[in-house]
Amino acid sequence: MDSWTLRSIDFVLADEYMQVFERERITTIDLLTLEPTVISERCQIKLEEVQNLIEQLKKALLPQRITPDARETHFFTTGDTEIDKALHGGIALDHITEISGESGSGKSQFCIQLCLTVQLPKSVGGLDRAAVFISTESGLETRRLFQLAKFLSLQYPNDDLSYLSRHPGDRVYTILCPDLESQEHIIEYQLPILMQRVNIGLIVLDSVAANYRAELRYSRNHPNASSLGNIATRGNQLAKLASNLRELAHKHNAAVVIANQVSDRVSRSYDQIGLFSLDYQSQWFNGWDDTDIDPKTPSLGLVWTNNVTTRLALLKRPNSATRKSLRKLRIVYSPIAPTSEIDIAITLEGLHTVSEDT
Ligand SMILES: Nc1ncnc2c1ncn2[C@@H]1O[C@H](COP(=O)(O)OP(=O)(O)OP(=O)(O)O)[C@@H](O)[C@H]1O
Repeated sequence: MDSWTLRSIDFVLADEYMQVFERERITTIDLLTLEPTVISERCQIKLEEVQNLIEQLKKALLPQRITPDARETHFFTTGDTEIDKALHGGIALDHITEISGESGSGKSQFCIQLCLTVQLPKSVGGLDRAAVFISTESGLETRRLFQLAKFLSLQYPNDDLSYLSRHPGDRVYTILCPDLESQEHIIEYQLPILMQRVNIGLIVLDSVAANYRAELRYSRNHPNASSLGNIATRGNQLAKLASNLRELAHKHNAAVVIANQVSDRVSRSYDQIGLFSLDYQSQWFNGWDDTDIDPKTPSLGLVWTNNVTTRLALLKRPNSATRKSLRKLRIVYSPIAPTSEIDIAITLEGLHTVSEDT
């Protein structure tokens, strides 16, 4: 019996079985692939016991599947009832929620607002927990944090939220990651320690694409080797980043909200690219389709898309030259909320819904 495999999955095998399996050279793979009757005969162990053991081993080896279930998911408010309703309750805990949108669409504004709403008391939909704001470009806009806190506390006149308007930053931990190396180190080693010590309900990463874009550039000298190698390296790094964040979110029942930049989407005729091409199919998970006037595509591609639980898109409204604050918030995909679109605005008071005819 290869005890190394068992140790690595934390499976304790009784000594009497271990000795027999070692003597008969039965490995973990044998247990999983041979007929139980063969093992029973060879080791002189009752068939029932062998079957029982195989079942336990399979259970220990199979990855635990975490399927989001709306009934078991907990949320905290975004600060706007209509947005909460569209999201089936607000920002989901134990999920990775991505907010994609072009520059100036309001991703950071949304993230700052969530750093405050997570601190609200449970009676008004908050979690009464802290937030960590990891930025890869400019740091957290503290002036805006104070401004939004003031308006947020006025929204709940029956609750005494004066502490929030006076000290909104006390429970927001800010970390700046200017390059990929520091980002990986912080998320893998420092963030888990912080989360053990402080009751963090929200991890914000603003924005995810910046460091990957800067780090893995296309090389003119070796275009093919470099670009293929880069794609593979980036895929691995993104999967690792998402896995680390997912693990933290699950362990601490916290929400992860990630801002993602977008690039222009080149529209091509579907007669040429075909209905089964990624270009065509990606309309359903990117957030922009060809009916949009200025279609975009979120950065970091399919590997990243597969790691995001809920994708939201913030769209600047093309006809809003007079009202620059107007946006559309699109729920692109989510396991718990249907696809939808709501009219919102970003004003001095923050991000909130507006009526359609505004
Ligand atoms: N104090 C404020 N009052 C009203 N609107 C504001 C205020 N501060 C920011 N905004 C709005 O938010 C927009 C900027 O949003 P934000 O910085 O979140 O964009 P972003 O999507 O994060 O962009 P980038 O990708 O460049 O970081 C501004 O264009 C403005 O419309």
